[in-house]
Amino acid sequence: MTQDEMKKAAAQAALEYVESGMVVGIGTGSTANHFIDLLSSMKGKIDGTVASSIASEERLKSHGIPVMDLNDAGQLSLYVDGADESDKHLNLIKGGGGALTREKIVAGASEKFICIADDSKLVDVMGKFPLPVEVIPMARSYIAREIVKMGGQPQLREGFTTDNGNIILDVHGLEIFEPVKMEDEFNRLPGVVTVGLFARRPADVLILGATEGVKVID
Ligand SMILES: O=C(CO)[C@H](O)[C@H](O)COP(=O)(O)O
Repeated sequence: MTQDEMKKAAAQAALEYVESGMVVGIGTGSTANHFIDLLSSMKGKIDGTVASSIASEERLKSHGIPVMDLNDAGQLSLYVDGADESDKHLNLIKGGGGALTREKIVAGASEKFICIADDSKLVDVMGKFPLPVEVIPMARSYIAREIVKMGGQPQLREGFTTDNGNIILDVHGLEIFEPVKMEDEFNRLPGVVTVGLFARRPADVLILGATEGVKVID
């Protein structure tokens, strides 16, 4: 099985959590794209979706799947999204696709967060994947200096602007032993919009595609 086939298998397994009449929060990235493609077979049964990025919104619409504004949707039953890394407690690093802020908002507004990934994303200690931080452009240098003081090596994601008009600093060299504490430390810095650590709102269920089949951790 290729990595992409494992992602698709995880996305297929997540479909089982979708029930009639639900409004479903939709993540961003290649695994979430598989989920969107598979969800099109159920588009008549769900009440709609809320997208976490412009790219996902466009893909949903291309399938004729209705997309709603989060402000009109109220609390969502379900959020389905990928991740860049997960530990065994389902704390996540997200934002490889740069959609971390809207992803964190939609995850926060959802009762259940199903994370879908291939099994290479499950790690003992997070941080090998550079931690994305969305930053207001005028705060770039200040935040970069603060990150160095915290022991990280920030790198500007060149040529990339988020859907919210901000920049991303990818932070290398971290070993994340206390994810909640680190999420709070980043959130305290004025100019940080969102850090891609999902520890205050981890996933509720992790579905991993693997060569030996699909594994579910909850
Ligand atoms: O956080 C994300 C986007 O901001 C994605 O969920 C994450 O980057 C995983 O992507 P993929 O499913 O392509 O491996």
